[in-house]
Amino acid sequence: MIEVSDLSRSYANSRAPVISGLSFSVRRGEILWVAGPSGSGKTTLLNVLGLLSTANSGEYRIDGQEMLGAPQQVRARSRRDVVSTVFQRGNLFAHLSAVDNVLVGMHPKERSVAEASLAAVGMAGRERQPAGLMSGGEQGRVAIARATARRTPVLLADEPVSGLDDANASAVLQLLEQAGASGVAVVVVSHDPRVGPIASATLTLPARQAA
Ligand SMILES: Nc1ncnc2c1ncn2[C@@H]1O[C@H](COP(=O)(O)OP(=O)(O)OP(=O)(O)O)[C@@H](O)[C@H]1O
Repeated sequence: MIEVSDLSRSYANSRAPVISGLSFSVRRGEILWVAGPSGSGKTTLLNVLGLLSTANSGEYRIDGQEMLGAPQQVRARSRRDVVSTVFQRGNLFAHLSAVDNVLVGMHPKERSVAEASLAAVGMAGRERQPAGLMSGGEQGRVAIARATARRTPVLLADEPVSGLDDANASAVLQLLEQAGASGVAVVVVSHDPRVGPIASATLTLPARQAA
């Protein structure tokens, strides 16, 4: 589903690339754990995979289609239909209800889809509660419901268990595992070793050399 070949990304203010010569692939049903120390480029890679930024060189194909040089409208369509991201710390709107958070970026008519997605993460009955009044683990579940509601074939997660206790982390990891089992290609970026047991493969980014 995802094929990355010789990918490099540098920022304008630094000569040394943040990620350099990366190659890997993730099939449907697989969970790739991207590990590495702080500053090694995990979020940078996730932003490229999520089509939020691009790379300087290399190839990135989703389902056979090259993305790096693709026209803006192709990237925008894939961002909407193909790739979903669970952002670090959930990125929920605190004042919006759980269901309205899930509906961000969806058609309001899809409310029943959003509710089903919340039920699937164990949040049935909590749809109307503002996200800001939920625990970290509950917010993590709503974030996963939001990312999985559109049923995209690629799911990316940025530090989904950071700051969660073991019980909540294991609930969130189980949901990611279920997404994988349903045939989604999952990439989890995390420095947290608790991700290890659900991963089908691990990519460890090297510590960055001083620029
Ligand atoms: N927009 C940017 N402009 C310039 N440099 C950036 C930008 N974003 C990240 N960097 C630099 O790229 C390097 C990698 O950052 P990145 O956030 O990808 O690492 P990370 O592995 O996700 O780190 P952490 O685990 O601490 O979140 C860092 O040195 C950072 O300062």
